Amino acid sequence: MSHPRERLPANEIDSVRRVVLCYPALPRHIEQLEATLAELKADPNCPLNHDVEVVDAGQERIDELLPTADIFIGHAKVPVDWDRVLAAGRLGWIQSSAAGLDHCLVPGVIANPNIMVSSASGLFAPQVAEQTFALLFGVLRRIGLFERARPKREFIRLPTEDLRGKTVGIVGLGGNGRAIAAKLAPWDVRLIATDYYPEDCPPEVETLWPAERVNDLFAASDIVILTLPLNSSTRKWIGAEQIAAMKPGGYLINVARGQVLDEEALVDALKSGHLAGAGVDVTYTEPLPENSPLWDHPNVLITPHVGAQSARRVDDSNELACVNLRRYFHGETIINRVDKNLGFPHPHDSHAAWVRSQS
Ligand SMILES: NC(=O)C1=CN([C@@H]2O[C@H](COP(=O)(O)OP(=O)(O)OC[C@H]3O[C@@H](n4cnc5c(N)ncnc54)[C@H](O)[C@@H]3O)[C@@H](O)[C@H]2O)C=CC1
Ligand SMILES: O=C(O)C(=O)COP(=O)(O)O
Repeated sequence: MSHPRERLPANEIDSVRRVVLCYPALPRHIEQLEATLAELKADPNCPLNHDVEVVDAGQERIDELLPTADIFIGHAKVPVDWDRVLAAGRLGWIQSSAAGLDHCLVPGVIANPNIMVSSASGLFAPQVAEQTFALLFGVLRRIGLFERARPKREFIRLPTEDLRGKTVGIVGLGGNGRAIAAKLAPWDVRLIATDYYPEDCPPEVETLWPAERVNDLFAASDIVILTLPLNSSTRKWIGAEQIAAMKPGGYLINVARGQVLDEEALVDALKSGHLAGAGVDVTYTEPLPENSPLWDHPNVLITPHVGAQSARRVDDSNELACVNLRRYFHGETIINRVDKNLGFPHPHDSHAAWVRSQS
């Protein structure tokens, strides 16, 4: 895929003085970033020949430090005054430590041709796949119901659902969707999927449709797993129409973003019994409000947006940042560079494609 700025102009390199990061970095992560920048400065083949400082803002100092950043690495979980950041005129690159870019792809960032954005797409696919399995098996085998009976010491026996033989539809066959499909395949399921780029169908997936065939996917699926990005076209994109198209007794798992789903439609379908259960790692509002009916449904499992969490999370994010810093200063295409209007990378630029190219 061609990008408007494949090579970084020399004057732009001259102006890069400060990297600001905001994930829970340990001293060794800062040292790794500093060592990468020092190595680039010492490399005669790299046009960087001055010091670049690394400043850890945590979440607490984002507001103060982001306007001073030339490069921002992280996932801002506090509201950012983007007008102030843009007015400062320094920021040239956001390396998100999240796959989802809803935290930074505000209209001003999208419209600004001087700001490049790259994501952590696919970087957390192994753990997101495991989280999906936890939710999926949890709702099929009624773990929530049995857990609710525990305080009363109740011994409930009832038939639970099998995964085998089911048709599983995956909405969004990117890094996470593909990892989930690969791990689901041996469980004797039929896999179908939709994607914005439906060209490259992996062998374990029977059919990969373009994104607009989402209703066909719901109609053909016993279980639907949401792994698509949140952007202006996908906000509340999945709702009553799609859920109604499912066979009665279906299941929905959301490990993407709560706001891709019309949560009221989900609640209605659970209340009416049209859906037999749901597993959500993400909700429309986070934390999920105390009065949400989702809390009380006997076959809804809720986890608090922990899909990406794993012991390796920060190491992996930092490693990607270092690889991309090398590519940035050498003028090479950045891994997971996104089309800002879409909010996700082209498959050719994806982390998964880079991993494949390394093996
Ligand atoms: N629960 C959690 O903790 C996590 C949630 N996420 C969410 O999951 C999303 C996907 O993550 P990755 O797979 O790593 O990103 P990715 O960028 O590798 O994959 C997204 C895929 O969705 C496709 N897509 C875009 N619009 C679509 C549409 N309307 N219908 C169907 N497919 C569409 C894209 O072509 C791409 O293949 C992220 O955007 C993020 O919001 C990601 C990581 C952790
Ligand atoms: O990578 C993503 O999109 C995630 O949702 C991960 O979120 P987190 O940075 O763990 O809050």
